Amino acid sequence: MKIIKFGGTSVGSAHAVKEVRNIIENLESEGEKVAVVVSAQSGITNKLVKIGELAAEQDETYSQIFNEIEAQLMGLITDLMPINRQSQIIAEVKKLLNDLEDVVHGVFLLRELTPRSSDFILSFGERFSGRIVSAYLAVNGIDANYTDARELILTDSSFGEARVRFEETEKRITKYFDNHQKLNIVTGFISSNEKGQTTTLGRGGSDYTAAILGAALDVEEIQIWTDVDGVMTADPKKVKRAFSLETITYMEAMEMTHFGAKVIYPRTLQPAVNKSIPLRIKNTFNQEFAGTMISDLSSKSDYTVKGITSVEDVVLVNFQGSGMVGVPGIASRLFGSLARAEINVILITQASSEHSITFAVHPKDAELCREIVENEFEREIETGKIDELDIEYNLSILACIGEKMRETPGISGRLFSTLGKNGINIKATAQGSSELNISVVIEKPDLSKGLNALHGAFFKGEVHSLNVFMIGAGLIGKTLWEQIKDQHEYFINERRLNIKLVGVANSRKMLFNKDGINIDSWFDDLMEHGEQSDVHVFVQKMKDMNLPQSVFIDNTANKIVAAQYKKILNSRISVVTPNKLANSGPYRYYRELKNAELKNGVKYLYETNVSAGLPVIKTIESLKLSGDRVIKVEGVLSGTISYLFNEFDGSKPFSQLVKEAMNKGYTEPDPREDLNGMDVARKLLILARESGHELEPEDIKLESMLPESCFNVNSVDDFFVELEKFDDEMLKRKEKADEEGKKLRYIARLNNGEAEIKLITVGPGHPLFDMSGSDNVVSYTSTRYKERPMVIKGPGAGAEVTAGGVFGDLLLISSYLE
Ligand SMILES: NC(=O)c1ccc[n+]([C@@H]2O[C@H](COP(=O)([O-])OP(=O)(O)OC[C@H]3O[C@@H](n4cnc5c(N)ncnc54)[C@H](O)[C@@H]3O)[C@@H](O)[C@H]2O)c1
Ligand SMILES: N[C@@H](CCO)C(=O)O
Ligand code: NA
Repeated sequence: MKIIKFGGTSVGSAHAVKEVRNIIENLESEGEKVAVVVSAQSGITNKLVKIGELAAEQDETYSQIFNEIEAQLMGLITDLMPINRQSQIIAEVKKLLNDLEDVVHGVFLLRELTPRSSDFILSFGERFSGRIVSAYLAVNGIDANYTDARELILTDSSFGEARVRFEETEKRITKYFDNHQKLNIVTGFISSNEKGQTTTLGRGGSDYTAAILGAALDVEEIQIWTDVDGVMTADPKKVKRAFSLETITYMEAMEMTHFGAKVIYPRTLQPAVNKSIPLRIKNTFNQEFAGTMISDLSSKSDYTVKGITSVEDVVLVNFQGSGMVGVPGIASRLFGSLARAEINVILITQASSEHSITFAVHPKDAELCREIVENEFEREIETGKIDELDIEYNLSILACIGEKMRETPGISGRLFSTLGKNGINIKATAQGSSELNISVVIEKPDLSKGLNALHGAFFKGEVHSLNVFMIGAGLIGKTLWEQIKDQHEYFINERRLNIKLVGVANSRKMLFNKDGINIDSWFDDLMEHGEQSDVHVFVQKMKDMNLPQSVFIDNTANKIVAAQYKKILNSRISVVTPNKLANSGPYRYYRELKNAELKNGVKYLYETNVSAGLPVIKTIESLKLSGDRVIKVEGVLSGTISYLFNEFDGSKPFSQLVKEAMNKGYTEPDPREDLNGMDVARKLLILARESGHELEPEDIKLESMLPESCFNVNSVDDFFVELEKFDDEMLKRKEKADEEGKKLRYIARLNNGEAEIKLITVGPGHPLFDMSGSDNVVSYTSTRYKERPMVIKGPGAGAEVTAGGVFGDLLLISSYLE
């Protein structure tokens, strides 16, 4: 036999009641014997509560609510039953309504609502429901027997939340079911005391009824039919990726419900737990869903952490003082006084130094708590042995729940590192010795971020998101998203990673969407729907959105954007950038960014600052880490200038090649930055700093390839006018080099901390002689690579190789955050 219990929404509409019938019919057709427990129609119990309260205040508006109940029930009956079959059930319900009206009228006259009359008033909800469901089943060929649970469940007289007298109750139930072999439709929630007066079972009472019946009849399963897909890994309103669990143990279910998952009430499980009867949570409105099975078995293949739950509002109370160390009885006095004041303590921790006890309570109890404790320890506070209470507000609790955590090492490590990498500060932690629950107290604004980050960390099979913010939507920005788009499906399927664009800006517009901007149409969406762009607003918005696994990409060549990195890193958001300006300004800012990276546990990656995607920065990093030291750096660091000399054969003027380089996407947004040597100077400065030299921009000795006149102009167009005047001179230089069998190279060199950039000629056999396209060459001489340097060579500019490098940095961050 199975007990099937239907909640308020499952009997709340004609559509729902029809589903109930299908469910019963399906089970019976499979040969199952069932008994049904019903709750009151959704909304009815609240209205009954209201009626009682109003009547007790002699407020006549109670009759309006009475009429609403009548209308709701009559509406349900007419929707449900054929006209010619309605009269009997309408008569039954009207009779109940009359009885209800009599009691309420009594309350009105007496101006008093006793717990006993309150229970009696509430009992009508389940009685209406049981009558209507039985009548509907009867007209649809299911011969059902309406059972008033007051005949079965016997309690004491604690009205409102009566205690069950189990022995007598069980006898009653077994006897009743022996004598009533038909399908029994039992009213949930209600019971009676030894005088036959109506009592109720408290919150979650109908589940309790089901569990009591199940235990007495020793059924094989109890099904709780509700309107959600069972027990989920987290609250789906807070964690989009939450999903339904197939199985969960009783202990886990109790712990989860304790922390706010409202599918079931822990107390109600007890009779089922005692007899090891499995419970299954099913969805009336999604019958395909197999349900969450709650039992004492946890399957081998199951998750270690079953759920991530939270308590949204708590305050943390810190009770401390030098006078408590080694003094017994302090904790007992503290918690004793709180218990007497009925203050519920949600979490407690005490460090082994015994210098302080920290505990969490509900914010509504904070002030009372202060009063009680300061009163209890008045003497100790006066003499300075105990400090005044320190209460911290606006906090939340995050908890990971799972029985298997006990046997699995590293769970708390992952919990703490996940929160740490997402910049979430932990105020207090508590782990029950059962190791069923690890709880941490964090600041409330971080709650959603923390829930999502932990969910991603513990449910690995689930797709997790990398939330990308990007300023700069030009050549590199667009190419990057073309590349991400091409790999998107692969990442989702193979790496369970969803790279989302959650904020984007160019110099005109900016657009945000925490669920992700469409990656096919993001640029058009930005231009069509974006608001006016503002770098400072953008940075603040990123901070306010406070998303887990966030990365900021700067694809501009802009100084103001570069100046924001420190603030961004301090907001615990990682930064990826091809923009060189932050690392090539004052040394102090470069250092500050490195410090901010370390301090905040985030990443600051800029491989594409030098030689686009070529691994020149990574290489210095790994040489240093392994104990090597870079002594000398030499190379060609400008893709643009490299292209100019590689392509310059005299057939086209030099200035025309500069335009070609621009069109090929090799130059800076302003090509003068390449030709005046500044771009190379910045790169050399960055390589010098990475190798350990504290150089400033003015320490770079820069020999320009072109005369000053080219740069004393106001626009790129004027620059080209001046540049053309220099075409002949460039040709002459080239021909002279040709005569000597040599090639022109604009080289950058760092030697013994001295940095210089100049135009030279090199002959065959020189490492910089053989080059083509936008090639860069970087050679490192180090204590280990002393005889022959390590050389890195390849395309050092261009949209694909640069965007690819940015993408690579982004993925490094993603695996770091995992
Ligand atoms: N092209 C390459 O081969 C290469 C190689 C390595 C590094 N880089 C670097 O990549 C970066 C981007 O280069 P690009 O070729 O894509 O440039 P681009 O001119 O095509 O794009 C720049 C983008 O930045 C935006 N922008 C500029 N100032 C802004 C501001 N204040 N606020 C918001 N948006 C702003 C522009 O609107 C544009 O969308 C530069 O820093 C460049 O040095 C480029
Ligand atoms: N404009 C740069 C792009 C790479 O930073 C170059 O030509 O090398
Ligand atoms: Na690089």
